[in-house]
Amino acid sequence: NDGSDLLRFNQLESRTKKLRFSKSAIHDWGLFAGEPIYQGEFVIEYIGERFRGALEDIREAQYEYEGIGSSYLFRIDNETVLDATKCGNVARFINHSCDPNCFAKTIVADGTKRIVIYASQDISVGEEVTYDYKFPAEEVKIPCLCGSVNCRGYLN
Ligand SMILES: Nc1ncnc2c1ncn2[C@@H]1O[C@H](CN(CC[C@H](N)C(=O)O)CC2CN(Cc3cccs3)C2)[C@@H](O)[C@H]1O
Repeated sequence: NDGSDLLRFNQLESRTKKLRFSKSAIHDWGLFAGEPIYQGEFVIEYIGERFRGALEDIREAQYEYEGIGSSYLFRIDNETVLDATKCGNVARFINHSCDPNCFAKTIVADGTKRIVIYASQDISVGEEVTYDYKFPAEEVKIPCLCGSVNCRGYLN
């Protein structure tokens, strides 16, 4: 029931790892481990304002117009998008890698879908936290700078 979900969720919240954001070798700012993180551990929740996916293009265009640059939008599913531009946490600084050390998962906590980031391998202090954005293929390509041996070349 919601009660136990909420309790479990709050425990999740309190278990967010020590993370630092700093300049990244991949792109601009990135998120780095401030303490050892072990495979399977909860790292952080991707916090953002929830809005209907249908409005994503409008919001994206609005941010372009306001010169905010590419967005901190995280699409949960085809009807919900999280927007971390104005209210979010440091999860919005996590960069993409084709050889990531974390993965994003949709969970339901207190009745709402949320995005949580888990470690897919041990991560040492100072290592950049990354996950595969799994962006859908698009016409306009974004070159990937992850530098992994198996880099796919593009984010989308
Ligand atoms: N492996 C990669 N290769 C190339 N580019 C990457 C990679 N992985 C993340 N990217 C870029 O990063 C954005 C995802 N960003 C993650 C954090 C970012 N590093 C930041 O400093 O804010 C959030 C968006 C919000 N935007 C604000 C901007 C800051 C500077 C220019 S635009 C960036 C993505 O949409 C990409 O444009």
